[in-house]
This record gives sequence, C-alpha cells and structure tokens, in this order.
Amino acid sequence: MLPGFRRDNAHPAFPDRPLFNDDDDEDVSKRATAKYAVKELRAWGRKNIRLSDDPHMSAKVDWQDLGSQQRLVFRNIRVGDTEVSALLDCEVLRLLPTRFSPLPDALENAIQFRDTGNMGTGVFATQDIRAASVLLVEYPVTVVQNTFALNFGMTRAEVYGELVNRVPENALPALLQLHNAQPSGLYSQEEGLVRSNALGIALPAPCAPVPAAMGHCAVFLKASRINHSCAPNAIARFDTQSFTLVVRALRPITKGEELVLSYIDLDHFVTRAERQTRIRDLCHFDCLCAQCTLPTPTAVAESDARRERIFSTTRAATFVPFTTWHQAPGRSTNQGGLQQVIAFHLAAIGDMTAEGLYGYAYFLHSAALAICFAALEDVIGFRAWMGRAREFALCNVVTESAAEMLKNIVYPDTFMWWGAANRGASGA
Ligand SMILES: C[S@@+](CC[C@H](N)C(=O)[O-])C[C@H]1O[C@@H](n2cnc3c(N)ncnc32)[C@H](O)[C@@H]1O
Repeated sequence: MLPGFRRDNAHPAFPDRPLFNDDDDEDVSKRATAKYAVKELRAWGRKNIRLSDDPHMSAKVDWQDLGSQQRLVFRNIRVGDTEVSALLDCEVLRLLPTRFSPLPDALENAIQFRDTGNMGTGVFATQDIRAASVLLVEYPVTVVQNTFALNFGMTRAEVYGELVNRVPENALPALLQLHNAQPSGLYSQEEGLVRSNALGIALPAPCAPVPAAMGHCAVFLKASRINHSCAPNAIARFDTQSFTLVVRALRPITKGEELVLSYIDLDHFVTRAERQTRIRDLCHFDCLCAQCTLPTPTAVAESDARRERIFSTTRAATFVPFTTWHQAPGRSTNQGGLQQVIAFHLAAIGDMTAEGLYGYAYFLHSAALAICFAALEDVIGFRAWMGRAREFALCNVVTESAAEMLKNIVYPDTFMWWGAANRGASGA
C-alpha cells in the first residue's frame, strides 16, 4: 500500500540472545568480579590476549548446529576522529564502507543528562522537540557480534575484557563510569558494563545462517544513559554509512521531558506482567516507567486490555478493513462503510495514544487512515495522517518511502488511492 516501506524495527534495544549459553563457556561459580583500574586492564589484556588483528590468525567459530562457519576478529575501527573497539565477523567488516559518511545532523543542545531521582542518570529534553527530529548522533565505544560465545575459544569474560582493553584511552574513564546493573559476583566488571549498556544495532550480515545469529550490540557513552519506558518517546537506529547511532523523537517531546527508549520488543511483551518479567530477565531491574507504575489494579487491567487490543488488531492485518470495503460491490455509494473503517482505525489510534505507543502499529493505522481520507479526497485528513506515517518512516530511516510520502503530501492527487471512493468499480 505504501510502496517501498518495509518494517525495519526488528531490533529491540536490548537484543535477544537466544544463542548465548551462559553455562557452556565457563563455570558460573568461578566468575570473578574484576575491578580493574585502567592500567591493570591494559596489562591484563597484554598478558592474556593472544589473538591477532590478522583475520587469518583469528579464532574460527563453528556453527555446529547451524552447519556454517564464522570467522571473528578483534578490530579497532577508525571512524571520524575516534576508534571503535570491535569483535566482528570478517565478512561484516568487509561490508562496512571503506569511507564512512559525515555525521548526520542533530538538533544542537537539545538534551541534557541529569539524575532522575529513581532510575539513576537520565537524558532530558532542553527544548520542545518535533516528532522525527534527530536528538543525538553518536559513535559506539565498542561493538560486539552477539554469538561470539559459541566455541570461540575464549571465555566471555576474556572477550569483554579484551573489548574494553581496546577502547581508546580518552573514552575509557567514561565507559567505566557507566551504570552496571548486573548481579554482583556473576560477571566481570567489563561484561557487566557491556551487558547493562548495550543497545542492539543492525549491521549488514552476509553470511548469517539464521538472522538471529548475526545480531550485534554496541555501547555508547551518551545513548546508553537513556532509560527504558514501555511508552517510549524516542527510537534509536544504527546508520552503517556513518557508523553512528541516531536517536530520533517518535512523537513531539516537551521541554523538560525525559527521553526514553524501549529496551524490549513491545509487540511481543504486551501486558504489564509480561513486560516486567522480560525486563527483569533481560536487564535485571524492575521497570518503574509510568505504564508499569499505574496507581490501581483497575488502571493496570485497562492498560493491559488496550495493549492486547492494539497488538491483536494490528496483527490481524491493518489494511484488511479498507481492502474489504474497496472490493465490495457498489463502494461508490457505500461511504458509510468507509466511515466505519475510519472509526476502527481512530479507535486503535486512541488506544495507542492512551498507552503512549507510537511505533510500528501506530504507523500502520496512520497509513491506513491516510488511505481512507485519500479515497474520500479529504486533503486535510490525508495530509495529517500521511504526515504521521512519514514521521515514523523518517524515524526508521526508510528514506525512499519518506520522500515518496512527502511528494504525496504536497500533491495529494498523485497518491494511488486518491478519489477511490468516488470512482467506479474499474477504478484503482
Ligand atoms: C542503560 S542504563 C540507563 C542509564 C542509567 N539510568 C544510568 O544511570 O546510567 C540502564 C539502567 O538504568 C536503570 N533504568 C533504566 N530504565 C529504567 C526503568 N524503566 N525503571 C527502572 N530503572 C531503569 C536501571 O538501573 C538499568 O539497569
């Protein structure tokens, strides 16, 4: 319906790690909490790490169950005026641009870091911000391929130690000060830091035996300070061309409001209980966001019911009501039918607004409403909803679709469904 648009938000902030097996690479009871000073870290790395930068000498990973092989290598990737410490598949490295593009533009001084009172440090808007504005653009400090633990020949503590060891001197103190949320004694300091602050990023992955096998995560000095909410107002996407994370506003944000991302896939963890369990398992904290701290059991039940409705109606194909109306005989005289389709989508938008959910489902319903208003040749309605859909496309860096949508907004009658309610059965 909207040519060229693909869903590109399949990377929850904290990636699932289905291929990690916490127990096969080291004895949990023997894991030490290493509290390295910078110098000690470097000395430890020199003594313990023998892998070379040469890809041919690096460890191989056998995908025993998946029938494939992977060759991982530690690399410091030079980008802009900094270096990113990385453990990546050689093929992924090969696909990175030889020259990275300049940093995307961000709003100047739009954010500040301060104490939240109950969630440690957080990031706050210093001005009113429009939807889809770029709030933060940042290089990672370290990037790691999620599946390195499979037969890599180093313990995970060693791998994280080496990654941290390779972080440039000027970034290391700030990295070591990031929040460490891991249960004490379970992981080394470096592993705790990466696990607590890593965001899922999308990198090109040519040889993935299964898509999940090629997930990557990265730690950022600023973006990793953004707290989680089950009603996120911001979204982060990795831009491979500039090797930066780009954080955008999912909706208008007011001055003083905290910027929040979702660390989990909200389409799959719907009710408060499901979300809380997921966050506890994955991130080791109890979520204190507004949606998880509603004051009464009735409010929680209502919120759960709204979310169930949102995700079940979206899963049941958002565009079906319009298509059904459109394919029915005599549609040009059945504008009441189209009004019912509009009412269906507006009800879903109402639920999403109440829940603070402005993600993919909101995009789908906005796009469906744009189509309905186009069919009725209602310029104001069409532009408003196509504008919302376009904001989501911009947030997800679906640039071609966003450009096409802008063309439609400026010239509504170029949109394929324009006037469909008034055309005869042979119309579009
Ligand atoms: C990636 S860090 C975010 C920045 C962090 N607040 C800091 O001080 O650096 C994740 C940690 O922030 C806190 N946090 C983030 N979102 C939270 C939420 N919704 N409820 C409670 N704590 C949260 C938890 O301690 C979590 O381990």
